[in-house]
Amino acid sequence: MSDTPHGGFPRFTPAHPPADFGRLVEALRTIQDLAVSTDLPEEQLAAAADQAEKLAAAMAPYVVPEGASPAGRSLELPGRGSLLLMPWTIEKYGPDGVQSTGVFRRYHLGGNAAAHGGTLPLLFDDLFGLIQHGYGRPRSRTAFLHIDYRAVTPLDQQLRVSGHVTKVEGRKTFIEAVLTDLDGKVLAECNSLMVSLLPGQP
Ligand SMILES: CCCCCCCCCCCCCCCC(=O)SCCNC(=O)CCNC(=O)[C@H](O)C(C)(C)COP(=O)(O)OP(=O)(O)OC[C@H]1O[C@@H](n2cnc3c(N)ncnc32)[C@H](O)[C@@H]1OP(=O)(O)O
Repeated sequence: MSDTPHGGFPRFTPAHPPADFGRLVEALRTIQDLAVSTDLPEEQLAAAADQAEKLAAAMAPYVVPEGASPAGRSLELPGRGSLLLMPWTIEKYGPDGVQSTGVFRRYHLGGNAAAHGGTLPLLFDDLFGLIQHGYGRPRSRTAFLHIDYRAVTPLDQQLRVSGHVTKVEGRKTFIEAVLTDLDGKVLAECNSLMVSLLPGQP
């Protein structure tokens, strides 16, 4: 299923699911927020667990292989419709770089109203995948990702991340990005090396 001579990466094509898919993903994101922010009374707990188990059982027969679910391929949806990804929206995409905006939600809480430090690498790593793709590089994997946490990243506040390729050397693509609030205050900076895959490399 390789689409280039560069590695054994699967071919992903954009998905355009019905609007109910976006509703489902957003409802599940809200449930994730609530699952980490509520303290349900015992009866509510049992009812919620019953409903969650019923929903899982209803969805389970429809599992498909990687690349066949709309999750991760729905470019019109926040986080491309993937629950794993940060629910952010792409503002700019191209060879000059990628920029997106969004919020860290209650689900992403680390401590004392700040985003968990582990959620920032997720944001940056996915952005870097898009950046190298937008630059026209072959399929590549992250070799390293270095983050400088400059200020606490707030929840529930619109933020912006932007980055671009700084250098290409053979198989190596060097990328930089910065996360700011909408006033331009720097929250984190990140630089990364992505290495393009050799034929058959996973
Ligand atoms: C339809 C809608 C779609 C939406 C549109 C989305 C598009 C989206 C596109 C998908 C984009 C995918 C994005 C995937 C993002 C990950 O997959 S992140 C996953 C986490 N990363 C990994 O799992 C990688 C694991 N590591 C590896 O697989 C291997 O180590 C690597 C990175 C492939 C490199 O291994 P290798 O091929 O043996 O290469 P190696 O000879 O060691 O190194 C090559 C060069 O890089 C240098 N290098 C390698 N590692 C390092 C390091 N850590 N530090 C410094 N230098 C290094 C070497 O020194 C060498 O330099 P030179 O001697 O050439 O100057």
